[in-house]
Amino acid sequence: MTTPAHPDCKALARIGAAVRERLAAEPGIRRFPEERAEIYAIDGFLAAPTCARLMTLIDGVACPSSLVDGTSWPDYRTSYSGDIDEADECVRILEARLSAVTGISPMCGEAAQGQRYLCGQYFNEHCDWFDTAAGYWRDERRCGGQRSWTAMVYLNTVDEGGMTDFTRVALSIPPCAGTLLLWNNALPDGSPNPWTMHAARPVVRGVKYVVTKWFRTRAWQ
Ligand SMILES: O=C(O)CCC(=O)C(=O)O
Ligand SMILES: [Fe+2]
Repeated sequence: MTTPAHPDCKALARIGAAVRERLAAEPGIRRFPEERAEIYAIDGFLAAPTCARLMTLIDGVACPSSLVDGTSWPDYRTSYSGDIDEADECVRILEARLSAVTGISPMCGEAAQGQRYLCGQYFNEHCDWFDTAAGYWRDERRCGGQRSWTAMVYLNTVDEGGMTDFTRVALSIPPCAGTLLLWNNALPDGSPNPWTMHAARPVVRGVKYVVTKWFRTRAWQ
């Protein structure tokens, strides 16, 4: 039996098509003018009090961020992050709204991860999909499989710096309080989309808070 080149790619193609169709009908959504990657934003997705509450939750759990492959490569991702309390009312509202917008079952979402960047902190260029040739894939495959869409909300506006740069397509997005950024990590055929490589640029002035939800192909457990 041969192993497929991209595990989960058929399911990811289906998910991509379903979410694409749903977003096309979403009022107030904008797609960035880039054919090679499906990247969208909704401004004012979260109101100021919800953002404030989420930032407080992040301050309560933030520890030095790790990398998905478990390596400690200390200069690669210098922010602080942590999973925020899923029982909190604001987190529940966030998760329900993300699933309503994308149509992806809340069961497929990983725990919402809060992230805080102080002045000078950043996250170097990376992709959000899993390397299915890496050792960690064995576990990730069992607990939901490949990541499909990423949803990230900026909780505050940064005085200077802290942009999310899609490095291969020269798209630079400044953090703006309450804005949801949403992108498909896969191409329409379900294989990883290299044009979604991205980085969080260093904060130059101020602090940056985001909350991220990565959706999996199947239920996350
Ligand atoms: O903070 C950002 O702008 C991007 C964060 C990110 O890419 C991640 O956490 O995977
Ligand atoms: Fe990322």
